[in-house]
Amino acid sequence: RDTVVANPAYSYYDKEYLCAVKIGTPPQTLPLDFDTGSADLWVFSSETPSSYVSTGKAIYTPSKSSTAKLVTGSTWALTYGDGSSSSGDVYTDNVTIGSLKVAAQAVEAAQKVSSQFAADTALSGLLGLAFGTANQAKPRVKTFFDNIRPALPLPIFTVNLKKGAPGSFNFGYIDSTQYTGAITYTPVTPRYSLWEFGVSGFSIGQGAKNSTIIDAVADTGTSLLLLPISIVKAYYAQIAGSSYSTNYGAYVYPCSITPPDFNFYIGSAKQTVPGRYMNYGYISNTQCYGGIQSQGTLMFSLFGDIALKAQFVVFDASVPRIGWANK
Ligand SMILES: CNCc1nccn1C
Repeated sequence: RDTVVANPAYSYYDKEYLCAVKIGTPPQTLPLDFDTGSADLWVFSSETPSSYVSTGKAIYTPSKSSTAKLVTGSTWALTYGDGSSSSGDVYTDNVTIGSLKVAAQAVEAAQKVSSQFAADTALSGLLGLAFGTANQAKPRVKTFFDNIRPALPLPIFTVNLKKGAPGSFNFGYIDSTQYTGAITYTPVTPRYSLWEFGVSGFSIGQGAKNSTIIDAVADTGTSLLLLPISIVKAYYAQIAGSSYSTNYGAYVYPCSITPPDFNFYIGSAKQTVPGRYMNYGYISNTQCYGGIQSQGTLMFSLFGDIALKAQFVVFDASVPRIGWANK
């Protein structure tokens, strides 16, 4: 069991959360975006064209690791929901998170990255925590969690992200000091190999509960809370002066206003995302980018960091199930 600090990158608005991961011998430390919405551990590397590697970015150089082994013939290619992408070849090497070490973990080295990743000066790659069946390497490889799971006291990890401050990913145990009240569990349906669960309803601010089922995915690698357009419109209808900006393709609101809380229900348990968490950044002196946006044509809602940072979440592979607690 162990814990690892999750540092918010672009901390004003918590675009992503990065954790230090040690790869190779001697260890090369890279800040990776722990992503429950994907299942590949991929890194900027000595094989990534330097024009795509921002100054000072930590990369993985397999030739400097005495335990690195190329997996001959294996390749990988990823395209994420926002259109970003990366691809490359595969090594195995020692990977350590905190005190948890996997020898011969598959490390997917990037030979190509899209502009979004090249422009991200904070991260050196991703560590996927979705189910292994979502891995995109050919032949498929196991996630870090798949590999470490047998060594853990419990087949779980917990996520305690925070607004503008370091939080933590814990592996194998529940730290009861990280939440208040009860943890309410609900089953996960891994039909897309994702942490997909049902929300039994929602309410806005002090409003009444609307018992409409929301089909949701818990995704630490997505910054926002993406919901059905009908719910998004009902939410911004509560904020005077808010509007849909065609310029940004997003709902914006007057920064002078604190938006209403967004509450979602797990069974009958009310989980709250405080309105003060909804500011995803200033787009002018007066207008702010809303943390709640439309899921568009996605077949499920995405409970990204805007929602996750308000909660303590247990990702339990034993059933599988997911547990939520306020904090
Ligand atoms: C798939 N979950 C995270 C994500 N969405 C867009 C990009 N990334 C890394």
